[in-house]
Amino acid sequence: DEQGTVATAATTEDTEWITSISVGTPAQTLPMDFDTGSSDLWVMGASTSGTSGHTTYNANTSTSAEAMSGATWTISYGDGSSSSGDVYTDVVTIGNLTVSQQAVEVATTLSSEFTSDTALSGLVGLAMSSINTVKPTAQQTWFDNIKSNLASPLFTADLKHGEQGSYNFGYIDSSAYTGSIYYADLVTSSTYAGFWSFVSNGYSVGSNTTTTTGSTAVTGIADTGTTLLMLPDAVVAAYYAEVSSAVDSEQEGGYIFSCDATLPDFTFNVGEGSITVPGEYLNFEAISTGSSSCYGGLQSDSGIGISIFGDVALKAALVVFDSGNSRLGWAAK
Ligand SMILES: O[C@H]1CN[C@@H](c2nc(-c3ccc(C(F)(F)F)cc3)no2)C1
Repeated sequence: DEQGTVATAATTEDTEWITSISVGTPAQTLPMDFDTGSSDLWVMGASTSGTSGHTTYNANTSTSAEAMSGATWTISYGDGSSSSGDVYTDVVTIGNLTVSQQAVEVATTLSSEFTSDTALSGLVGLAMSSINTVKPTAQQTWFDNIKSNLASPLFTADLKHGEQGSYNFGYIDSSAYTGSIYYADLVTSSTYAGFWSFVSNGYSVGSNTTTTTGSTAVTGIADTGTTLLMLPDAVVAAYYAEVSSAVDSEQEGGYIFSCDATLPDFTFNVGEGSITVPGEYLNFEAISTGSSSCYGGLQSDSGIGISIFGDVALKAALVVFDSGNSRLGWAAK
């Protein structure tokens, strides 16, 4: 039974936690964005246009690379970015854990968001293999391939506010959290199948008593690749009702408020317990450099179709992605 830890470095504005992986023989080290909201492991190819300034993967110099003939992939993300290309299998090591024949999707087309983000070479998808985009045959995620070698078929994400976080595979680090881990079963209905999805049946703003959402319970996904916390309008309006300077700005595309506002904490229920996101995490950033108006870390999910517990919420907890028991665990830290 193996287990592994990989350190992940946070960008300055908590928008991405980049983690290096090794691909090929000899190893090619690539800085990657771990995304629990998608299921494709893809890398920028050495001969792909728009990759200047990026570290890229060259299948031709890897003695263990094998082309997967006829296989192609194409993916788009919540922010409208996209990539597509062809597929190889190669050795992929994350931490000290190696999958010998991992589907490595090589991008031959990249949208501008990716060509301009020179911090990363691709994504490691950690959602369910059922939503992998490779055709004609969907491929397994790295986690699904390594799972049987792990002491426990789970991984944890420990993202932090403005500092390095970590992903652990195969075990839960008992020193990484306080109190209990609260679990919620994965939601398997069609909209949510394929994601790390759960139901939260209540929330509270600041020290207010909990609003049990009852029939309007929030069903959302734990998505390390989404920066903000995206929840239903009613919840978001209730939160910003407690922030006197807050307005829902058409121009900025969401709630903004005075940067010197003291923001209330936001607490959401998980199973028998709850997680509190400190108010400080809910001030995302100034709407532009030097502005005294700041953009909220909590925004409406209208237009997305599902609620998303992104990094703003995830960094308030140790999150357990428990494949073996089809559940998601959240613990304070
Ligand atoms: O689709 C949902 C699945 N998880 C969310 C996600 N989004 C990205 C992403 C990363 C980097 C970039 C870029 F580098 F800026 F282009 C863009 C999007 N990674 O996970 C959204």
